[in-house]
Amino acid sequence: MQEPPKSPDEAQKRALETRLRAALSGIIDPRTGKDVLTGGLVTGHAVRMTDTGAKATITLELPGGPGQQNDRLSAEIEEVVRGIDGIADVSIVQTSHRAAPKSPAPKPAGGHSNPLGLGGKTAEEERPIPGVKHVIAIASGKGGVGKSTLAANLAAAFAQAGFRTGIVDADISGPSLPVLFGLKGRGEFRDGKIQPMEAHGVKAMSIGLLVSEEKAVAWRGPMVMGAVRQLFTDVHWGDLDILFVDTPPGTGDAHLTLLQKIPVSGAVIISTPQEMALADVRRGAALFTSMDTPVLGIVENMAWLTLPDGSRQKLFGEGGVARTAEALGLDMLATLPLEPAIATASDAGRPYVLEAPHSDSAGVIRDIAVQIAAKLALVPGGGDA
Ligand SMILES: Nc1ncnc2c1ncn2[C@@H]1O[C@H](COP(=O)(O)OP(=O)(O)OP(=O)(O)O)[C@@H](O)[C@H]1O
Repeated sequence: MQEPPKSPDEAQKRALETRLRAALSGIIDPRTGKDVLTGGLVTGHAVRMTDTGAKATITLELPGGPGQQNDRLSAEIEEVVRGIDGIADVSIVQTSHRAAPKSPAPKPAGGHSNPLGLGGKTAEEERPIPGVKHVIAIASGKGGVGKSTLAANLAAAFAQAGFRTGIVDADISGPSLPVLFGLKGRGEFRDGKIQPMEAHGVKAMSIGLLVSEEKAVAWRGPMVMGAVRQLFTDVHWGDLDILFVDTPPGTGDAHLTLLQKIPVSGAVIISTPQEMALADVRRGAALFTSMDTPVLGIVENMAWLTLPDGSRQKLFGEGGVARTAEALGLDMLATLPLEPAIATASDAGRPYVLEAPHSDSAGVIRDIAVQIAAKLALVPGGGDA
């Protein structure tokens, strides 16, 4: 059962969320005859109370990407939400890259707020992660562009530099931290809390260590949101300077939960230079901006492959990430090459910054870490600059 609201703002927010859901469930996708909530086109929805009024953010996953029918539906959703009494502003964020769930979601065993079946408190009961100074989301619009690799390497670089560091793998549909960090076994539960594992001086927890992939893949909406929240609130993180979050690709429920329930200090977006990936960078940046989360910068990955003769082959085009960063007014933090040794180190459970600390790429990753620490005014050893 839901707890009583703690303030008039909270009560108004809940009332608006109920109105928002009701409005969305009245919008029918003519292709399926289902409403946009039941049909899964709306992958996330949230209401935030701001100084200028209530703001609704809706994430949509429209089949087949841009097209007349999708544009019409998106415009209709925006218009309907804009018309809700009490909503002052609306942001619509579209994505088209999330894989469809393989089977219908099972009924949650312990209620949506506790899909991991833990005894911990709910997020609303207290500050979500006491002791953690900064949560940094590593995000990408498109899958397979190196988000998890960057998150793991940045975490290792921060720990190596003397920061108390953690990493959460919140990619419900394809957790990769267990492999990247060489984590074995399952999460250990003590007093209703999960103990994080530790590797390379980093506290680590992955949804992949708590539930089977088949189970997690079948989850939708509220189950995903509950599980993501629990990775923060029900894990015994202790005192940390920085906690990296490897987010799922795209812009869906997991991102909205993260941004709504957890105090995220900033996001780093990673992309390859491909046009397709860049379109998703713009959507990702739009989502973070709409939720008032600063984007600390963009990292370009797999920019070139060094050939045996020393020349550089630009596999996915050139300059696109820098142009996108400039157009969005965001900092370009670094460019990394496609380097087979990075993949080999990852597969062996060793972040490349530790495996080949003197390589150019390790230097580039450490430099990204320095830039992030500077932006957060963090200094090693628990102090602030
Ligand atoms: N700079 C790089 N050079 C070589 N291989 C890389 C590089 N960056 C990432 N890879 C490899 O590319 C693959 C995808 O990387 P990764 O899993 O980090 O991407 P992702 O964006 O997190 O993907 P997902 O969407 O599945 O979460 C992995 O096999 C990884 O080892």
